[in-house]
Amino acid sequence: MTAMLASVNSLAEALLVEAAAVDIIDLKQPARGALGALDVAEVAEIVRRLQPGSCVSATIGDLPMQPELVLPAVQAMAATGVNYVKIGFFPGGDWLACVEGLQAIAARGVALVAVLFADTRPDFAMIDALAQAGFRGVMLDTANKQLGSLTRLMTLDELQLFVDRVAGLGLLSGLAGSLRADDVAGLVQLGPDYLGFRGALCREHSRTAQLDVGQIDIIRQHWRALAY
Ligand SMILES: O=C[C@H](O)COP(=O)(O)O
Repeated sequence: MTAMLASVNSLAEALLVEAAAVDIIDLKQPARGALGALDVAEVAEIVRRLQPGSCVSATIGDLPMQPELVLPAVQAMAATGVNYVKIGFFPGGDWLACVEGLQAIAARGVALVAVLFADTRPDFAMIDALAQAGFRGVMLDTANKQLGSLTRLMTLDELQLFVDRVAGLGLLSGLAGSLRADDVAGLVQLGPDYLGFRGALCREHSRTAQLDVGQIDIIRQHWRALAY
């Protein structure tokens, strides 16, 4: 069954989504960008305060694809004890050098998730290289939140190709990008490992606003409806 990921920006929000039994607690500061990072010390504190069995991911921020920036950021975030470190593959920079460097980190047991951005029209051939480098997962998100949701930028057929390619390589697949409750049914049918949300869970669907637990329930209801 497809899991639910919720992005949260503080200990208080992390505890809220943990209490709401969200499957993956994703630590991120949306005010700092699409994959804005929380400070490493704050992430470490949140990990300490959550239940040991909680599944936690964290982003390293909207960094340019330069190994001298990306690799230390990944190592620092991994040291906090999160289960997954998410790395945004933004246009430009040196992707190859970053992936080569990240391969060594993955080989040391750090679970890496690559985030590709639908609005930058990523080449899905990249997924093979990520698998070879030892990434644990690949997800699609959107970088420019003004351009609309993932489901407006890509067709369900394109998303199915993505999910199948990632799954075919034995990696976790995730879909996110201004998703709303109405997207759940169509996307769950594609069989991704998880769907990720931030804006839809916030007051007035503003991703930098406060989390609203009632919105989590609304998303969950759409999931539950699929079981009948
Ligand atoms: O990883 C999931 C993202 O935080 C999704 O954020 P969004 O729903 O505001 O695009």
